[in-house]
Amino acid sequence: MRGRFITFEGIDGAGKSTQIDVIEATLKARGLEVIRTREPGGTPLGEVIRKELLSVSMDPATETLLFFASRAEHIAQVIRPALERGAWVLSDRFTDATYAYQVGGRGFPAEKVEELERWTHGDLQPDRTVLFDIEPEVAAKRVAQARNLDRFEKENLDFFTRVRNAYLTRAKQSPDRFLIVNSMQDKETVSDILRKEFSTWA
Ligand SMILES: Nc1ncnc2c1ncn2[C@@H]1O[C@H](COP(=O)(O)OP(=O)(O)OP(=O)(O)O)[C@@H](O)[C@H]1O
Ligand SMILES: Cc1cn([C@H]2C[C@H](O)[C@@H](COP(=O)(O)O)O2)c(=O)[nH]c1=O
Repeated sequence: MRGRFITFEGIDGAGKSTQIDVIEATLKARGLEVIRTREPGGTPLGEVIRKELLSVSMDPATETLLFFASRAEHIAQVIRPALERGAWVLSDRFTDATYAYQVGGRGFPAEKVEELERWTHGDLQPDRTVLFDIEPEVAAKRVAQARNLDRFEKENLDFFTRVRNAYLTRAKQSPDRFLIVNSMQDKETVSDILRKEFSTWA
């Protein structure tokens, strides 16, 4: 039986990595094979592309193409083979991030992203997407306390407000796929919601 493809989205500092740990443990406790991966990255070539994307300033078209180059490799080398052998794939970000950051944040044309999506995905779409929703001011404080900022994390609050709104619009367009979690609640409250959801979701 084909595995399940679950993606995790939200603005920087929303708390995805913290909660993916919880979901991974919940699914493994069900006896499932779980693969944890991320975008950009997830393959040796994707990790090389990630390093450049997070540090080098570039044209929005170049940026979008590099995210899709990393994604094409990720789909071919990791996601499809894992799903075909029945594993569950947890990806920290996927194509919704391109709609949120490049289209919403940078103003890159949505039609061009749709074309790249058709080309690289084929029929592949996430089965479930958890959107960690948070006010940009709160997320920025969390990130600033936790680490040195990368190129995206240095963007201003207006940028992150556009990204957040673009995510919420995507979620409204696919309400069956998205689970929106209020990520301004404390960690344990968010973890409890997700444990409950993923202890039975199939
Ligand atoms: N619910 C929460 N309440 C308070 N702090 C939190 C919460 N969730 C996560 N944090 C803290 O906020 C910081 C960012 O969390 P995390 O790295 O999980 O976010 P992220 O969404 O994966 O970020 P990025 O997308 O930038 O990698 C960490 O220091 C984490 O401990
Ligand atoms: C997949 C994807 C990612 N981004 C941005 C979002 C984040 O700022 C970084 C990745 O860093 P993280 O700490 O692993 O979240 O990349 C993007 O702009 N577009 C995308 O498609």
